[in-house]
Amino acid sequence: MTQSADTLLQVSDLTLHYRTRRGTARAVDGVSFDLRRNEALVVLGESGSGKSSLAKALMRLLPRNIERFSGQVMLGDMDIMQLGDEAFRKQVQWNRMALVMQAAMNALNPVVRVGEQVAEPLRVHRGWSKDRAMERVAETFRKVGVSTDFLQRYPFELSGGMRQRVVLAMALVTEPDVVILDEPTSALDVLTQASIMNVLKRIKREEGTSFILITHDVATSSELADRVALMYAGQIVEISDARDFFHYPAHPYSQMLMDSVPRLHQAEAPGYIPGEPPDLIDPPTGCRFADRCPSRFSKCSQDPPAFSPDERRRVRCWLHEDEVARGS
Ligand SMILES: Nc1ncnc2c1ncn2[C@@H]1O[C@H](COP(=O)(O)OP(=O)(O)OP(=O)(O)O)[C@@H](O)[C@H]1O
Repeated sequence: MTQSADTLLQVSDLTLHYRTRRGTARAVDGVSFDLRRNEALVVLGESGSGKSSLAKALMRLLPRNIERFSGQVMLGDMDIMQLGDEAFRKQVQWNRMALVMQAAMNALNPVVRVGEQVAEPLRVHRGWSKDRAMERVAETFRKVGVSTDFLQRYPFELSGGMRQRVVLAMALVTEPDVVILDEPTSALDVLTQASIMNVLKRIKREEGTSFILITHDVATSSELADRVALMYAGQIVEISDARDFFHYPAHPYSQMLMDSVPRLHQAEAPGYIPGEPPDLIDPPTGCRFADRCPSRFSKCSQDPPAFSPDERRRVRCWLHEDEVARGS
């Protein structure tokens, strides 16, 4: 993939394998993508496909049982994989890249006022005075739609939706280039989900922030996505412009996933994908989706590279090899 002027993040062959009692779990296995300025990239995938591990690898929030952690991650012109831990913490984590972890709103400290908690990255990582930090926090609260009256409240005094806005404020308060959101709305009711998605859309529009939104929910993803990367068994199997992905998915797995989404006014029952995703410990050689794929043929026993049928797509499927050869 070539780097264009508006590329903010370029990830190449990122790999994160865990050591487990049963063997090596290949949670992130050679993942490559780029993220442009002011873009929302949705990383879609079913449970266990490696989405959270990808977020943790990007943020270097790693557990102890790492077997392999490798690849290249260019943030602007800096390869952040080459930074030592201390330099990474100072220069990248929370400053240039921030993460809203899964279920973060339930992990707020119950005995510290929310304003103080949101100020923490500024106080700890930047050494800002309390007054200066609180001024920025108030400004960030306004951006995410939380009244500044709430600065002095404790988490238990806020609704779920407000707590989620607070954790969003915590990620945004340092004005990072990239915000990674891991299932930011899955614990919320649909109306609250919609209001959080509206906040994200506005911040993207007004602040120019780039987002990586991780979700298993196709409906949520279609709200914000400029592009979609679909993960399956630790790999990205398709990455496409959102409109193409939702209307003309290219990978057989993407097609089956889109067919499985229930639609209003649809006469026939939604499709389903038979079988189970493979075990990430010792996954099958060749295409990892082959066992469940109605279009599989002899070549699928070999690992497919990512083909680019056009400049807006990359598809890890042998069916697209000929399109590339024909230049279509
Ligand atoms: N610390 C760990 N040690 C060993 N295996 C792990 C560890 N963390 C995750 N895994 C395994 O890695 C695989 C990918 O997990 P991950 O949480 O990244 O997937 P996910 O797509 O985010 O799923 P979910 O949506 O359920 O969180 C799973 O098989 C999981 O069991």
